[in-house]
Amino acid sequence: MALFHVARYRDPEAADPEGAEAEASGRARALLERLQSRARERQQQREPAPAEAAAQASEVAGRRRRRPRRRRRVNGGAAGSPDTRLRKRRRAEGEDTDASGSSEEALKEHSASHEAPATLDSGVPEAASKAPGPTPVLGGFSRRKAPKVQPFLPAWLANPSCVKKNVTKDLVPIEDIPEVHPDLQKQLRAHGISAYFPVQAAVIPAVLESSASGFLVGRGGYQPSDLCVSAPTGSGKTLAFVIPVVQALLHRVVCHIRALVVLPTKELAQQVSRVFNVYTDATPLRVALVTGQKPLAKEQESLVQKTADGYRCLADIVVATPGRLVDHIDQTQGFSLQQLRFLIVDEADRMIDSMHQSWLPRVMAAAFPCEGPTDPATLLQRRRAPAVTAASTCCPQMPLQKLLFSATLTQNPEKLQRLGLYLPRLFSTRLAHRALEDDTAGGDPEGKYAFPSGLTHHYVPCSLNAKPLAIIHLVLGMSISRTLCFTNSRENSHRLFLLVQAFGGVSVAEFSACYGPGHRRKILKQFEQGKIQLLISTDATARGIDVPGVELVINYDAPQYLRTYVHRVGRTARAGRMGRAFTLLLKVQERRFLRMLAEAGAPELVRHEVPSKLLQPLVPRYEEALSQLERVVKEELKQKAA
Ligand SMILES: Nc1ncnc2c1ncn2[C@@H]1O[C@H](COP(=O)(O)OP(=O)(O)OP(=O)(O)O)[C@@H](O)[C@H]1O
Repeated sequence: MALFHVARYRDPEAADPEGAEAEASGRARALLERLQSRARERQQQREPAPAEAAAQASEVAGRRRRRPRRRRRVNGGAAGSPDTRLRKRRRAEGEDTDASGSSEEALKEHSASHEAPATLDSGVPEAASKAPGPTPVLGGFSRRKAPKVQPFLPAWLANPSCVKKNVTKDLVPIEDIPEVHPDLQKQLRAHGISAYFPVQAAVIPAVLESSASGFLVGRGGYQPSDLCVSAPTGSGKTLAFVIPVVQALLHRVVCHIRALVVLPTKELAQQVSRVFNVYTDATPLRVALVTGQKPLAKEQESLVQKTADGYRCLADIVVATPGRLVDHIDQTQGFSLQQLRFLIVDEADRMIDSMHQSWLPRVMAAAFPCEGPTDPATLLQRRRAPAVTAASTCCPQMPLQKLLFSATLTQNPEKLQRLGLYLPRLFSTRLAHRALEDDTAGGDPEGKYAFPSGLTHHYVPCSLNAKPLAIIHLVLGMSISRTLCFTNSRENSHRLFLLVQAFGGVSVAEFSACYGPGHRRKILKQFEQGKIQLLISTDATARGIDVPGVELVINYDAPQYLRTYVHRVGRTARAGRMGRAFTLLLKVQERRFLRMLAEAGAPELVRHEVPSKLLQPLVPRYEEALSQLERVVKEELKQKAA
């Protein structure tokens, strides 16, 4: 062992170790006392603590002071052992040499960085002996703002194509996009549209460009980029895909399913298929709705027809909900997606969340059934985005392009990855890279999601008991023709509906998944026609539903997530109109909810007090309604039990 002895520490006191040690430990003690008294002075100067706090601080300091001793014993063995003596000597030397310079600096560092003096008390001797630079001290975390972790986004997400978001100012006249077919332009004008909204002006040419060199073949024989579009609610995303898809398919010769639109709810699918019907009306193109609203056999009749030599396709465009779509892939003879050119995923973030239904792998498997080597005699290749080689470009490609749309498109690359996007391109109303820069600079970044500019946000602080009365007061007071009110559960919707109905004075209906599709369709129609003044709904109507006359949205139950808030309030202030959103907040919810919206960069919410003296006159009628509600609920429970 002696051979490998390395003298790491010089021992100048080797001649008289005992005397030197005593001297050094004396110096250390003196230094410790000096530093502690300085720290105490500083603490007193900064904040004269009350007696109780001082007692607590000294207790904590005592505990901390005791800790190193314990550690020493654990690590160092007996106090008088040679090891212990050596350690003491080393410490004494370090303190001695640092006493005049670096320990002072370390102390300054501490006070400059506002660290807790109690920590200083206990940590100084060791800290002072070590470094001339800033000393790491535990504690005081609450005072320092933790730096925000910024996600590292892939280039396509970090640098989106910017889309303007003001649908009243940034309009683009129809004639400014000559790529759109004259017949479609005529149809647009016939439906009162004289200019494109910004998202349409950006996305329509991009989709048309990818289908310009022949509607089946990607430019240069390559697969076109998949497109992701993130734009506020009511900004016209539906027409942004309807117009280019209809135009791309206009000159098809044989009927095959070439466009598939997948949406989360039946109502939404119905709404989108209506828009397709408008723009395919004067064309040979056919649209099929596949949502389960009709029996499977009826839907099959609209999709395929049996012929002498197989099956004939009857639809060019299929608008579907994922569950029913998979049913047809599994059960409908002749239902083929092999000619699919466009896969449109509306409300894409919600559809990504529903990927557990594995609808996308089923669609992709149906669209690309044979993945083996392609037959050179085949006219069109049908392969999943192969590596581009000279050979692969010889044969024209029949690509499948994915188009994703949402007002709250996720920025999470992992989630988007699940969609298997090919060279994706993002169109967004918010500049991701700028927002990140602003964020780090501590400025006012653009929000996580964009809201319609005509929307004002309010909140009503109220108690749990006063919530129904507050709703009645708001609805009666504002006398608005169409108000949409959201709750967090079917039961809440139902009870609130019964209560408001029993109170009277307003035509009210409820909308939830409890009812069949026929009843829900009827309710929505009556609401559109203005026959229903207040529609109480679960989140079943929160996404995508477009009822132009909705002026007011009330969140009876505050939404838990920002995304839910964005979609709920987005049922008003659509297409450049004005609208108001009110959220009833209990005291316990207020802070968290307001912080959630502020962190997301949402516009500031206006506080709207409902003084109890305004509610007082409603109380007698309200109490009557409550007892009526009680009777009805009991009756319903009895019926359920029977
Ligand atoms: N260029 C336009 N000019 C006038 N109105 C338009 C135009 N484009 C769309 N609209 C109307 O704007 C309304 C909202 O459009 P759409 O439903 O497509 O919005 P969205 O962006 O899909 O909203 P959400 O995110 O809530 O689904 C519709 O009533 C539609 O008819």
